[in-house]
Amino acid sequence: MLEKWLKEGFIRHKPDQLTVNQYEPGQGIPAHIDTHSAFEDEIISLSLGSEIIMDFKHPDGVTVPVMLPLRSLLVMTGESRYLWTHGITPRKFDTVQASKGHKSGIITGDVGDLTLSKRGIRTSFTFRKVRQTPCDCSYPLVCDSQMKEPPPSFPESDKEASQLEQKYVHQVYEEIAGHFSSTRHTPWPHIVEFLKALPSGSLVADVGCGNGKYLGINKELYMIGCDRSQNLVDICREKQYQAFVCDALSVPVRSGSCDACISIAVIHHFATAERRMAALQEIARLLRSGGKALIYVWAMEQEYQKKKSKYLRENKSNQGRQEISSDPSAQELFVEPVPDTGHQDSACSIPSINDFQKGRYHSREVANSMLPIHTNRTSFHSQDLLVPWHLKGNASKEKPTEPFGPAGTHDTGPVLHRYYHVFCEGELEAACQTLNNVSILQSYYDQGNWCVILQKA
Ligand SMILES: O=C(O)CCC(=O)C(=O)O
Ligand SMILES: [Fe+2]
Repeated sequence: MLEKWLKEGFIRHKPDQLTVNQYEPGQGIPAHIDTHSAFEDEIISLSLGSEIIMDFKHPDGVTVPVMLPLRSLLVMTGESRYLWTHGITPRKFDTVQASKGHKSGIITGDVGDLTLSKRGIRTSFTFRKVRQTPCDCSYPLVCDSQMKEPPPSFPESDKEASQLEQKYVHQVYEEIAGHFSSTRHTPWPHIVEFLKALPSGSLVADVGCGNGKYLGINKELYMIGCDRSQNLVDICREKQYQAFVCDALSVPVRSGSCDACISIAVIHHFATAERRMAALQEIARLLRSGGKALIYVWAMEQEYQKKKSKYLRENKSNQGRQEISSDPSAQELFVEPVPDTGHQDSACSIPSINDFQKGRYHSREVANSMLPIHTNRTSFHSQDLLVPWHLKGNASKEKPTEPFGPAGTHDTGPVLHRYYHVFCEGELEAACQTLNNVSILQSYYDQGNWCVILQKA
C-alpha cells in the first residue's frame, strides 16, 4: 500500500512507524499537534470501519470540520501537520453534508444541507516517519524543537505584565523599528484634524510617537515625541523632531505642562487593565487645565456597523478558509491537548467603573492560559493576543513591504510577535471615566480603532 501511495504521489516519504487506533462510537481523541520533534512532515491516516468527522483548528480559533470517509487516506503536511491541531470529538453522531453524501471534504455551515451520520467502530492506521534531526519548520511558536522557552501566558501580576511587555512589545519594536517605520507613512485624517485644530504655539506631547508620523503635521505646534524604543526615537531625530526615550507609565514631563497630548496605538500594548489605566492617568497628568488628549487603541470589533475595517479588507488570500465556528477554547490548542475548560470567553465584557476602581477587572480569569496567536487580517477571537510581524530586512532600501503578510502564507523572514490587548466597544470610555479631573469630550470608532478625546478639568 505504501509503495502504491508513493507511486501515486499521495506521499513523498516512506513512513517507518504505525499507530493503530480503534474508536467505539462515542470515543474521540483530544485536539493535538503530533509532536514536531518526534515525526517528519507527512502524517497520514487511513480510515477503516466507519467514517468520522475530524476537526482541524487554527490557533486563531478557526475550526474546520473535515469528513474522513470510509477507506479514505488523510494526508497532513505543512501547515495542517505543524500548525493546526486535529482531533475527534467524542460523540455518537456526526453532522455531515447531506448533498455530498459521504464524500470527503470540509463540512460547511449551510444548515439546510446538513444531516446526521451515526458512527460505527472506526479503526485508523496512522503512518509517520520518525524524525532523526530537530524540526526546523516555519512555526517556531508551536514547535518543541525550536521553543527555547514556554510560550507566553496571560500575566497574573504586574511583574509578569511588565516582563511580557518587555519581551513582546519593547524588544520587538526595537527589532522591527526600521521595517515598522517603512510601513508607517500615512497619517490618519482624524488625528491630523485634531492636531490642525489646536491653537498655534500649543505644546503637544505624542506619547508613543513611533517613527514620528504625527510630529510634523502642524508646524505651528511645539511637539515633543516620546517612545519606549530607542531605534524609533532615533528615526524621529533623523527627521529633526524632538523626541526622547521613556516609558509611557512615567513620562519625564512636568504635570500640567501640555496643552494637548496624543497617544496613538500605544495603550493596547499594556498587559493588564491596571497598567492601561495607569498609562491613561499619566497622559492626563501631563495636561494643563482645559488641555485635550486624543487616544487611539485597536478595537476588538474589526467589523463595525456592517463595515469591515481596512485591516480586514486588506486580506488578499483568505479564500478557501471557512470560519465555521469560532470556538474560544481553540486558543489553547496550539500546544498540547488540553481539555476544554470553557473559561476563555472570547466575547467582550465591558467592565463597570466599579470594577476598574476596585482593580477587579481582568479580561482573563484563567491562570496560566496561553496567549493565542492572531492570524493577521482576520477578526479577533480573543482580547489578549500575540500579533505576528513578518520582518523583512533592509526595509529602508526596499520599497515598503507588507508587515502582516497575506493571511495563511508564511514567507521566509523571521516572524516576531507583539502583545496586544484589543479593546471592546465601551471599554476605553469606561477606563477614561475613572480618571481623575478628566472628562470625555468625544468618543468614536475610526478604522478598527476605539478613540476618545479627553479634556482636563
Ligand atoms: O485516528 C486518526 O485518524 C488520527 C489519530 C491521531 O491523530 C494520532 O494518533 O495522533
Ligand atoms: Fe495525531
